[in-house]
Amino acid sequence: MRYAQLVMGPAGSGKSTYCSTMVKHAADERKAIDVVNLDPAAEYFEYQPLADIRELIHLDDAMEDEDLKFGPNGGLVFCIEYLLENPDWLEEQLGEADDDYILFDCPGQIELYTHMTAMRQLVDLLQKWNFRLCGVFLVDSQFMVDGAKFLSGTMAALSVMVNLEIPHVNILSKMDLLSKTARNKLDSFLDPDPHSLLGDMGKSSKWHHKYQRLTEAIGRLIDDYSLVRFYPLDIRDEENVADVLLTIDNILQYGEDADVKTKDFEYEDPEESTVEN
Ligand SMILES: Nc1nc2c(ncn2[C@@H]2O[C@H](COP(=O)(O)OP(=O)(O)OP(=O)(O)O)[C@@H](O)[C@H]2O)c(=O)[nH]1
Ligand SMILES: [Mg+2]
Repeated sequence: MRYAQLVMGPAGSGKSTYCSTMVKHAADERKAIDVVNLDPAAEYFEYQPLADIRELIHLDDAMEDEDLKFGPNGGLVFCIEYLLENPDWLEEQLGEADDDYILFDCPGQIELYTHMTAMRQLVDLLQKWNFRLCGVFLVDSQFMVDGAKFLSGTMAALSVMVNLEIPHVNILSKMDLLSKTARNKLDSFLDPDPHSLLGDMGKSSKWHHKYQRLTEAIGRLIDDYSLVRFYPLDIRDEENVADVLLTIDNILQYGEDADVKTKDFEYEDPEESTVEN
């Protein structure tokens, strides 16, 4: 068995930063987590990827091609489809070591997860290769501090969950950027009563007038069935980072029946391993 998080979320929601944060945190505990970059347009990230889709195909390849002539969005979808048509490349890059733990840093194009089949196909492939998966959906907490936005973010998360059908965790990223007032308001949506967001939907808004009962019904549905839950994440807070990782590890049952990987670190530092020997 191998373990993986599919790290998803809208553009700029903090996916790549999340990946490097988790890698660093795990390394501090002498655990090995690797990242695979699946964003063909990525320009910058802090981690050293185990594999990088840009070595197979770059967004520019799709956009500059005389026949394809894609724009950035269509080009990105093309790249992901190209990856899926060449699964041997990814399979080889991933190797076949047991108990590996890999984060897939996905592109920030939300329709890839909400209604297109590409991510679903990737899920099937990874499962075939013996990966146990958890979807991790990041939403920038700054876009969740009013009722309407919270509802909209929640529906996006729900849509991903329904489309991928894998265990799933939603994360509110960039909590360090929220003011105290904004943070309190967000807390009131999260716990214990998501209904408070309905009170925040702006009684005077047009939407509220027309669709008040719909909004209430959606709010109740989400609440009654505990459909969508968000975990706030402040990456400066080690304990918070540890909690989020532990939550996901539990979902993956990582550490229970896995031989937690530490040996890569011993190879990395020959001096230390001679000391140990
Ligand atoms: N303050 C703060 N900034 C963050 C955090 N996470 C990400 N950022 C910043 O937000 C911007 C986008 O972060 P990325 O990690 O590149 O986001 P992404 O989701 O990978 O973006 P795309 O790959 O372009 O979709 C960068 O400027 C980051 O430095 C965070 O937790 N706190
Ligand atoms: Mg990124």
